Amino acid sequence: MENGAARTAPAVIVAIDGPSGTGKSSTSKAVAAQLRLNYLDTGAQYRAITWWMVANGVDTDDAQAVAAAADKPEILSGTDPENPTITVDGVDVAGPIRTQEVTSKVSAVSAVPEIRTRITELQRAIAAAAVTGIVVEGRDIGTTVLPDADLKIFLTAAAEARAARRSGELKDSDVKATREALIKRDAADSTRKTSPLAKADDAVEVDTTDLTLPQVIECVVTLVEEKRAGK
Ligand SMILES: Nc1ncnc2c1ncn2[C@@H]1O[C@H](COP(=O)(O)OP(=O)(O)OP(=O)(O)O)[C@@H](O)[C@H]1O
Ligand SMILES: Nc1ccn([C@@H]2O[C@H](COP(=O)(O)O)[C@@H](O)[C@H]2O)c(=O)n1
Repeated sequence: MENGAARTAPAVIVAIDGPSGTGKSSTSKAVAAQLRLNYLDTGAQYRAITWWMVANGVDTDDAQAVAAAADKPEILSGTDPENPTITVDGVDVAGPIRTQEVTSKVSAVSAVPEIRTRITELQRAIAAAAVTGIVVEGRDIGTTVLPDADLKIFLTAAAEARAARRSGELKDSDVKATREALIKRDAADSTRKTSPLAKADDAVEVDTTDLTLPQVIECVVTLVEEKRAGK
């Protein structure tokens, strides 16, 4: 090595996509923390812009009105996997973006092309600035946002397993209603014209139905390490 310079691992970009409740956030955060990478929750960005639309009286079913407002809010994502943050115009919205109201409206807002253009630009800038690398999770990361990612993972799980996981998180929710809501959101996200939820051709599919979260994390860490080792 010249001039005694320390050898550092090259930045690695990992894209993790999949339907709702497959374990993208839990897995991505843990993998990023373990490998000392940054972490970006792109669903939180779409939720944040949806929250702003609702807070500012924009009809989220009116695509033209949503498009006209797409550039207005300033959305900032903190990418420390131990403490991911999301603010809109300086306001911490980590809690408000998880309400039922935002969850029920986010698919309509995220289907608007002007919204996707805006948020995709933010995502690419964040990934480009990640010196050691980043795990980016969402729906279209491997297909559209970062098509040159070093590793692409597509997580899946049976709807029953996903609903049971989510019902465990939500007070007063029954599994059947949760399952129906998940399926409805996935259908909307998969059938929109612009950048739908889809597995990239070169993504590794991991079915998490019968795996514990630690098993999924271990599987993805191994895939990243193999990729780094050039296997
Ligand atoms: N393999 C697993 N086994 C059991 N529970 C899991 C597993 N993976 C994730 N979970 C749990 O399922 C719930 C949903 O996980 P998570 O939020 O990571 O999914 P997601 O794919 O990011 O969902 P969304 O796209 O809706 O944000 C969480 O409570 C998480 O702890
Ligand atoms: N790359 C992405 C990520 C998310 N979305 C939209 O946001 C919604 C919320 O995502 P969560 O991961 O927080 O559940 C999701 O249902 C999509 O409508 C997206 O379009 N692209």
